[in-house]
Amino acid sequence: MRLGQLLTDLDGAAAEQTVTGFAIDHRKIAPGTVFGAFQGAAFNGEDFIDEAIAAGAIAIVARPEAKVSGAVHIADAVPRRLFAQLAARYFRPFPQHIAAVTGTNGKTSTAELTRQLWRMAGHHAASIGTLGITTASDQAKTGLTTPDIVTFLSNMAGLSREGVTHTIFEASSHGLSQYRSEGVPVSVAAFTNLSRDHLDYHGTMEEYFEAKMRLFDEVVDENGTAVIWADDIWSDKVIERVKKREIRLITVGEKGKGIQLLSRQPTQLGQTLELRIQGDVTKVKLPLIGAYQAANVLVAAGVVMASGGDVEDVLSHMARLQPVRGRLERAVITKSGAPVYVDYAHTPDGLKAVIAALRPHTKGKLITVFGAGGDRDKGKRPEMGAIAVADSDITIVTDDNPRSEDPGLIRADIMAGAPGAHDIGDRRYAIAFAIEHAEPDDIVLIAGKGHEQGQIIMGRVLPFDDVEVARECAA
Ligand SMILES: CC(=O)N[C@H]1[C@@H](OP(=O)(O)OP(=O)(O)OC[C@H]2O[C@@H](n3ccc(=O)[nH]c3=O)[C@H](O)[C@@H]2O)O[C@H](CO)[C@@H](O)[C@@H]1O[C@H](C)C(=O)N[C@@H](C)C(=O)N[C@H](CCC(=O)O)C(=O)O
Ligand SMILES: Nc1ncnc2c1ncn2[C@@H]1O[C@H](COP(=O)(O)OP(=O)(O)OP(=O)(O)O)[C@@H](O)[C@H]1O
Ligand SMILES: N[C@H](CCC[C@H](N)C(=O)O)C(=O)O
Ligand SMILES: [Mg+2]
Repeated sequence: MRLGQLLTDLDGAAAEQTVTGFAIDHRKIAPGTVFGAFQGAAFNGEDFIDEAIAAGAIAIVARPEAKVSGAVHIADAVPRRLFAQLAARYFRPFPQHIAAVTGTNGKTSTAELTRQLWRMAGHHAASIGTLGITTASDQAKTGLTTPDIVTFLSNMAGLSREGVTHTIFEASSHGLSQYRSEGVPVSVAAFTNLSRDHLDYHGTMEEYFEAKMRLFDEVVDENGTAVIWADDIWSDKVIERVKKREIRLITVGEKGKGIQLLSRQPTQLGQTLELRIQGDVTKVKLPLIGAYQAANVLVAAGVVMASGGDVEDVLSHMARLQPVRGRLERAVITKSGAPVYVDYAHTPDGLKAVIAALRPHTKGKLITVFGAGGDRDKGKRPEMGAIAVADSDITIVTDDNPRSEDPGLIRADIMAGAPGAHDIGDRRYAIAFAIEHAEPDDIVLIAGKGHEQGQIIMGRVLPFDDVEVARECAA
């Protein structure tokens, strides 16, 4: 592709240059690259423009006030957005059906469940999110929930070349506010819920909400569909926004009009859902426990229906869904007979929801092990502590990715809201303690890390897998 094909108002020799790629990191530039120089949280990308040009960048997408000499300056007040639009023209084609899911909790689960439902319907499907880039045969890590724009677009195009026709991605609030997932045609946008998280980055709940709303205001296509979980306290506000944009709307949940949840009956290994869809009432036996897993399944079903899925098929496929890695995953049963669950709950709302999901299955005591990440929202710590001690019988506060912070101080922030909890920093000892104290009718919950494979301490990642450690401690 010539630069003149990307920028139609360009002429002369500059227009004839061949574009060989796009980069947002100056260390990834080869001759012919278009470089996006953005102001970030840690660096100002504009500081690397000269080095980028020296390395062969032929055009720089940056603010009008940035200094560019020796390459074409593609100026825009919102350079991340323009960069995404240009890069999308370079990387396409993309899968025909692209959906996005946002919300504080449930994005990964909903994305995975959607991928499974599409696959059961015979489609070549993929998901992009916290677990990485997942297809039926492969999983590749990206390190972020919403990868950077170049990784995002190049992988979308790569999936399309592999024959993937249906893709769902997780739109995190960071990703949305940094235009990390733009440029692809998004035909379905879904919302799960909103509760406290990432206030270190967004400041207030209102700003956090606004960041998420970009998905519905700008990212989803004009003739696309919004699938909204109707029972969250923020749902009505989201629905209002969707109506203003006049895109198609499917609501799901007890208040849902597209898929209405009439009742939910827990069974030993799952739950029976009674649903009303298009006027018909049906029962579905779901092989997953907990109200929130049912919620995520219904949002996933809404996404599949919005992308043309057959209702009867969706309903029958629901009964064959597999659990999502690290989400209410049963790791082991202790020698005394107590099941040990690993879950990725890392927000106050998530912790409350996972304990509520396990409570109906607990005849004895519920023992909760959890912590909170360093260099992330501090306000959630005492809130999580308070929920854990109020809703479980034994609480153990431990470390979860302290990053650059003093782990003892993070635990002290949690303990301030958790009187009576045990404070055991070493996560392995904390898990061992919980398993040792579990009696036959008890349940152990290890929350916060889910699928994660490491403990991040001062820039180093020490191997750590909650499921594996639980199995070792129970052996
Ligand atoms: C706060 C945040 O979101 N940071 C992400 C963001 O950084 P940024 O745009 O602020 O970039 P920066 O590091 O300040 O650098 C500015 C620019 O200079 C460039 N640069 C920088 C250094 C250099 O030597 N050369 C160079 O060209 C950078 O590529 C960047 O374009 O963009 C970077 C590149 O895409 C990400 O690596 C980085 O993720 C950091 C590591 C991170 O921890 N992010 C977390 C908080 C995150 O994004 N989480 C969300 C939400 C998770 C959830 O679902 O709850 C996620 O989507 O994963
Ligand atoms: N619909 C829901 N409502 C409340 N809590 C939920 C819901 N779905 C999941 N959770 C809780 O949140 C945890 C994380 O779920 P999941 O990974 O699906 O969310 P996520 O939005 O992708 O999270 P992240 O923002 O870290 O990517 C689960 O392990 C569970 O404890
Ligand atoms: N165990 C994790 C969960 C974090 C979830 C992640 N999505 C984020 O907040 O960035 C931690 O706090 O490190
Ligand atoms: Mg996720």
